[in-house]
Amino acid sequence: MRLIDTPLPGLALLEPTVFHDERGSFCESYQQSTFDAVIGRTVTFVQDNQVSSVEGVLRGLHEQQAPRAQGKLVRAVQGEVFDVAVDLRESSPTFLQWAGVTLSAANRRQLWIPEGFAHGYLVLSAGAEVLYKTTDTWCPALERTIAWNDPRIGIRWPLAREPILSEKDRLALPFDPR
Ligand SMILES: Cc1cn([C@H]2C[C@H](O)[C@@H](COP(=O)(O)OP(=O)(O)O[C@H]3O[C@@H](C)C(=O)[C@@H](O)[C@H]3O)O2)c(=O)[nH]c1=O
Repeated sequence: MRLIDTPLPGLALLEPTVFHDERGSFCESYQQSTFDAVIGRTVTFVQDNQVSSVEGVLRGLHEQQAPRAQGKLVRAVQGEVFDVAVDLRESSPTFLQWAGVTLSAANRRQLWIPEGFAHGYLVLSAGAEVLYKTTDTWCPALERTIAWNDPRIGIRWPLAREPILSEKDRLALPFDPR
């Protein structure tokens, strides 16, 4: 497992070791002690989500707030997505900055998004299957949705056309720190 740093402290891109042979390939997509050692802290995941989307779907930006903040370990097992994390930690030197990475079935990369970040992704391929682990279970009452196109955050989404959004995401307002 290789760690690729990102410009946002705590946000980490991970690349598992893949073994190829005549049958195909094998990798440990998650191994607790390796993961903890690579990111430098102990993390307990309690939920796995599997999400299918068609091309052009944009989900986010979503954050589950304290005291039920969620860390997320995100990967694509089919297709390709542009995955984005936004730093919402008010004391952070990179507060409101964003980072975007390509996660795909082909590159097998995973994005570790710690608690305190908003998350979203855009499907770039004909369809995509995204899996992610979370450190807390879903709590809709603590979910914060931020407009994907908030000008203050300024995410440069690689959009070919208007994205396909849920109603919740279409109605989302820009970030308000209050
Ligand atoms: C997030 C979630 C949703 N649901 C249900 C609620 C709803 O009926 C259906 C779809 O929910 P949503 O529209 O919120 O799904 P989606 O827009 O894909 O929400 C997700 O977006 C990405 C970007 C994240 O980071 C996630 O944390 C999550 O917020 O699934 C669960 O049962 N458990 C969950 O953990």
